[in-house]
Amino acid sequence: MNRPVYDPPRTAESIATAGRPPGPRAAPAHAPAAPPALELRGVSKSFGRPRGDQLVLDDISLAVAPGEFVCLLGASGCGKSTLLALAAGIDEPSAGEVSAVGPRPALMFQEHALFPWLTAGKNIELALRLRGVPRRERRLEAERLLGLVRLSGAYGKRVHELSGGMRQRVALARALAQASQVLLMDEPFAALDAITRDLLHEELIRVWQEWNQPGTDARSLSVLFVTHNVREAVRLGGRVVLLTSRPGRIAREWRIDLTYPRRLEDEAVAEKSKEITEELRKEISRHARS
Ligand SMILES: Nc1ncnc2c1ncn2[C@@H]1O[C@H](COP(=O)(O)OP(=O)(O)OP(=O)(O)O)[C@@H](O)[C@H]1O
Repeated sequence: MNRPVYDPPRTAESIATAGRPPGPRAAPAHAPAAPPALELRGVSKSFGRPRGDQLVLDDISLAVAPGEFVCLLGASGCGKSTLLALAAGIDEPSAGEVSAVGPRPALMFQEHALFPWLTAGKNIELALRLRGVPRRERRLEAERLLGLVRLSGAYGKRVHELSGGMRQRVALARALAQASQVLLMDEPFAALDAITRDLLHEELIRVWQEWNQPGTDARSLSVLFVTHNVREAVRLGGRVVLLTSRPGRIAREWRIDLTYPRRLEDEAVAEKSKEITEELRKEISRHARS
């Protein structure tokens, strides 16, 4: 099996082509590689009582470099959400270790999970409060984050007044309010219509690039994005990691050396997607035969 090893980008140039913006955090060629922002080492997870005999994830080793954008791809039920839950520290692995730099990773789901009785702004302020941001700074910071996701003016709007796409923007702003260095995203745009999803892909890449911008004080932001949509993975990721089905193991990974912004209909995106789809199909049919 093609076991992945941690292969961090080594130079500013290779970082740029690996799908992350170059910047002051890009290590010079002679410097040692930065430790991963998120790392899973030999992680396995079983469910089932009393013996835990349903092996869902088997010996996963995956490292996400600071500022890297990694997409995790696999058939339905292969353990993608389970892997995110372990990365988030919501659940414990049955074997192996998980580590992440900085505060606990932020999570964003398909469902926005905003509190409907609070306004957009107050939802974000709640995350700021939990982070210990003083009351007098919260409003300004919530408005700054709403501006970042292009929702200036939505501070006082309640959740039911927002469209699906706007809700996911607020959810993104709230995730960013946690100031985590790792953002875990579980099919965050799967419930949106194609045009809104396309727009939010653009916005997410813009926000991630701005966050990792050279010259800003902010710490790097790494993203681990779960999807079963190959094109979405190729459009967004600097690296795409494919999981096998039952149990989930890392089957293969690809570096996506395409510059941003990318479009779903780009020929290069289509080509890479075709190659990855073939591998995904093989995985699905292998699983169907077993
Ligand atoms: N808490 C749990 N208890 C028992 N089984 C679980 C639990 N969580 C997940 N599973 C099982 O683990 C397997 C993987 O589920 P998971 O949701 O991680 O897959 P997935 O790849 O994210 O699927 P999808 O793409 O459909 O969302 C499934 O068989 C599921 O039933």
